[in-house]
Amino acid sequence: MACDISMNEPAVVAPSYLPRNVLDHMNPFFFKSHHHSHSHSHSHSHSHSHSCSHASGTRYPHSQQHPVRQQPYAQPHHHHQPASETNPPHTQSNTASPLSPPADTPTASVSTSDLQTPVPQRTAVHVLNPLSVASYNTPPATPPLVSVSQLQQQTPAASPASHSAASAVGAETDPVAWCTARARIPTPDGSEYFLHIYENTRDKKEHLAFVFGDAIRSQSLDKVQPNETEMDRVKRGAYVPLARIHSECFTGEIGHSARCDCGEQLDEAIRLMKAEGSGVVVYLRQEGRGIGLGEKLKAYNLQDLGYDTVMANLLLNHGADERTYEVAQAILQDLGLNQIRLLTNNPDKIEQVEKNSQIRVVERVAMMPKSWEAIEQGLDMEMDFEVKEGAVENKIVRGKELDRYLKVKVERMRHLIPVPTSI
Ligand SMILES: Nc1nc2c(ncn2[C@@H]2O[C@H](COP(=O)(O)OP(=O)(O)OP(=O)(O)O)[C@@H](O)[C@H]2O)c(=O)[nH]1
Repeated sequence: MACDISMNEPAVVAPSYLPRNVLDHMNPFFFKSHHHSHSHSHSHSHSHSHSCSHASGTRYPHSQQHPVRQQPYAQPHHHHQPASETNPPHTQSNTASPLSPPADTPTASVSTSDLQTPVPQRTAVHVLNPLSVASYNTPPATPPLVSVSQLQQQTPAASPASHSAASAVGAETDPVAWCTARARIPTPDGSEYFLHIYENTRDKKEHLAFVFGDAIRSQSLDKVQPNETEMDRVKRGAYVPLARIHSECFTGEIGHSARCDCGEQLDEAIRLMKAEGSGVVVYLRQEGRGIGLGEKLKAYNLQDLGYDTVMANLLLNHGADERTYEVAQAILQDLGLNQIRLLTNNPDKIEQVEKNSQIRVVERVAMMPKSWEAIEQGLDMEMDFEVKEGAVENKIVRGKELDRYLKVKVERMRHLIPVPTSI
């Protein structure tokens, strides 16, 4: 991927009718493979007002299309296995065929009891215009399902992929279905729905689902496939939501403290999710990295004596970081989010969120401190630094105390923030 710095480049503004998942993917790392993203380091850095050109030649200014630099999840510890290693489909070569089920589905992860849950024969479909009800309630006619053995007899030349997919599950077992593409269908009354194409292990028909609204998502469609690129995902309409797991910081968020960038981070996460039109901030009441506000104030006093944030906690007989992430896992799972793009610089947070759960951090989205971003870009914070549209309170923190706090995070807590050489 080649990037150039052309400040006067005319902005490519995404048409407003594009669904969110497409807007999401119109970012500078458009063609990045998800598999690849797990093995990169985090050194990539651009100005938010630059534009990048990609393999397609299409240019997407960062500030217009995706207001955050996205950095691959750098693997800090050789003993830790990222999602790509613990989850075999990430590491396998891409053998998926359009006719075969997703690599890790369906038999292993879908319980037969789930599939046996009775489903109403016909669900009422709510649409605003009664004229269109008829067509929505009358899906394309499909012949009765045939058994796999019948199917194989009828189609001896069926592809090996479909044959093995069918025989792997077998005619007698419950069928499993997976979505291969989702697309927005506008209708004459101005409403729209999302048409989903399904393949399955029982027959070779392309069955359909008419899905109304954004709330219902296909798990198989959104699941990251081995070696796929962002473009592959755009084409089939897949999406991975942006998430931030934020720890409470009264001083930084309410108290205007310049000791940390917690308030700035919360505002930036909210801004990005507003810009993207989707996302979730899980706000954990783990003040002071879990030690509480009172103890954090004592830690501040020790920091004023010269101890860093880690040492100050230890001197107070606390752990350097006492936070846990099981509740965040439970909240994410309640929200139906098993795959997320996590806004964080903290590799420990990624490990904790994935630990003993189905949640996978598909991508780490970096949070660059604004003051360091300005330094890296050679900008004067007062004069040149652009406060991005949609910022909650324009909170930008800077100063020597913040620099020291951030450096300790990098040097002692493995945070993945590029430190400007001048700091
Ligand atoms: N004990 C202690 N906690 C602090 C201090 N400054 C901020 N915090 C707390 O640190 C927590 C935020 O953690 P950070 O290390 O800044 O960031 P992180 O959440 O680990 O990582 P990111 O996802 O990259 O933001 C909040 O709970 C703050 O209240 C401090 O000086 N001492």
